Amino acid sequence: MSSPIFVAIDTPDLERAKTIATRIRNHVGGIKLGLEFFCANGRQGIREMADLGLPVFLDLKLHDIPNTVGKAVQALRPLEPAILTVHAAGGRAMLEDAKAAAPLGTKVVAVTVLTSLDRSDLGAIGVEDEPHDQVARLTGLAREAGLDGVVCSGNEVAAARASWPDGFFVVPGVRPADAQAGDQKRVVTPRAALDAGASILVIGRPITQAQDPDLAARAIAATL
Ligand SMILES: O=C(O)c1cc(=O)[nH]c(=O)n1[C@@H]1O[C@H](COP(=O)(O)O)[C@@H](O)[C@H]1O
Repeated sequence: MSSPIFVAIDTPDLERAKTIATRIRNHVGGIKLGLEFFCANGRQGIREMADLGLPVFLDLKLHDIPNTVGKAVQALRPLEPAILTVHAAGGRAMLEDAKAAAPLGTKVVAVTVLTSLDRSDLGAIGVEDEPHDQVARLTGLAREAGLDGVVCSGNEVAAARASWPDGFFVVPGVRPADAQAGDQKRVVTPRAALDAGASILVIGRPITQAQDPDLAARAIAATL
């Protein structure tokens, strides 16, 4: 089985991104390219990264009115990413239009509650629930809208998986026991996330900022 680790290559520098991807390629299941990379390098940059041969998770977290998101996904179609993200908070019609516009082979997954938010952050935007309850609500919405799965933290993935056994669960905010959390607030170890039901783990800085990214990826893979 291929590795569940997708490395978040968050850099605007295409050459650096290629160097990291090339070094880690034998010990990870894929690469995740997000807003930082895409805003700097666009679709051509994604194509060049895809040419390295690893599955590409395109994490643009689209969140707008249904027509705009549907058209944006249509514009991304030629890239045929393995995975594409939208925000569940965009609502059911937006989720449906995103899925309808995506290539058949692309898993469209909805971000529920960002792993950088805790209960007090949710309160500040008018959500009085615990992250756990909000994740459960948005997971149900994503499922009803016909998406392939959701993004949530390792704290919520067991409940989300129990409610949607054949869903696809992406878990970021993953940290080996000795690593810095940084701006992440709902953090678990790679092993715990996988045991709780994650389909894939998104891991960025613990690998990309390591002196030897390949060694860091192998060390994490050894714990799984
Ligand atoms: O959709 C994501 O991938 C995502 C959702 C979320 O709730 N939290 C989150 O951290 N991410 C992404 O996962 C990666 C985490 O990176 P590190 O914190 O460096 O491991 C970043 O690229 C984030 O954009």
